[in-house]
Amino acid sequence: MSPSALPAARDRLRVAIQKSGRLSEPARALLTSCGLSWRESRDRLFCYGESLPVDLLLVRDDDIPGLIADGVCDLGIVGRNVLAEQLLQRSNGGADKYREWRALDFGACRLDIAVPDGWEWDGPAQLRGKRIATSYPALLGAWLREQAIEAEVVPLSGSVEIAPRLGQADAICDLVSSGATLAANQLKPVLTLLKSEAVLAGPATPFSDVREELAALLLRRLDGVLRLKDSKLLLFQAQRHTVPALLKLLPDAEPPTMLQVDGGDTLALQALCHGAMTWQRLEDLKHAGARGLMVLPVERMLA
Ligand SMILES: Nc1ncnc2c1ncn2[C@@H]1O[C@H](COP(=O)(O)OP(=O)(O)OP(=O)(O)O)[C@@H](O)[C@H]1O
Ligand SMILES: O=P(O)(O)OC[C@H]1O[C@H](OP(=O)(O)OP(=O)(O)O)[C@H](O)[C@@H]1O
Ligand SMILES: [Mg+2]
Repeated sequence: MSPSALPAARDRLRVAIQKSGRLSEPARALLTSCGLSWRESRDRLFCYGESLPVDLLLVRDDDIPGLIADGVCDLGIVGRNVLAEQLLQRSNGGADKYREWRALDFGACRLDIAVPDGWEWDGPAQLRGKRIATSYPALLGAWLREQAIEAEVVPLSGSVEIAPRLGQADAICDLVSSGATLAANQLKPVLTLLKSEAVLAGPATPFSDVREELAALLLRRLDGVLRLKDSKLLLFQAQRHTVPALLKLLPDAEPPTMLQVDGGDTLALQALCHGAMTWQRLEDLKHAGARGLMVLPVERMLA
């Protein structure tokens, strides 16, 4: 590689997120909960990082993998569906330039094959010789090859679900979340090619400057935030002999801290629980001997 082809060293990290769409608000909120703030510039394309040297680039989601591949930005928040499709489109035998760094637990959807309601589905072989409309031609093409099914891929950039009704295709391969769009078009999902959610994408190789430390800091904070999602601190007291049964009711809890109360048989327990702490669970714990149950929100955690 000639020196001029090396990505320029930078002392700030650039993170691309969707400008407007399904992922833009949750992506911003997630980065904010990692302690990032920017000089506000909602309508423009660039937000200057104030609390840390981490800037935001607001773009179309489809552009994010390419911006990372070209070194224009360092990290990006994008659907796994977009990342995987473009990884396949870009792969030409060489090493991938970017990869998924973290799954972010929002923007869940599936890339499904769907067929007309009237079809009696009896397996993938039924797609042989059929026309399948999709905005994910690389993912669909790779799956068809894997299955050794010859079918025609009809690439469309949107409104894929209407293609069978218009006679453009026999089946489709598109994103599904509630399934309402499929139902409205008399289609039914029969296969899932990819389970998707928003992901943090970053380069496949480490940065060679201060961005490496900035990215590591961001990842540590992100992991702390993701780990605490839905987590609560549970406080209660219990008699020592009831503790094993109580812990069985808390399979999602970290090993609890236990303190003896008044030198007697009563223990005060505190446990970080990662699942939802519903009223039903509290009632079950009470029934098993827990007293003075309290559920507290956890804002930050640094392991
Ligand atoms: N029901 C859904 N349909 C489509 N995408 C969904 C759904 N639920 C979650 N997503 C995720 O949200 C991402 C962004 O969806 P959106 O519809 O905002 O994209 P877009 O129209 O391509 O936006 P842009 O204008 O940035 O190109 C998808 O790539 C996918 O990962
Ligand atoms: O299973 P559902 O909850 O119905 O969601 C699935 C639909 O949502 C997306 O379209 P979107 O609404 O983003 O429209 P567009 O892709 O045509 O912009 C996707 O392309 C599907 O059409
Ligand atoms: Mg898009």
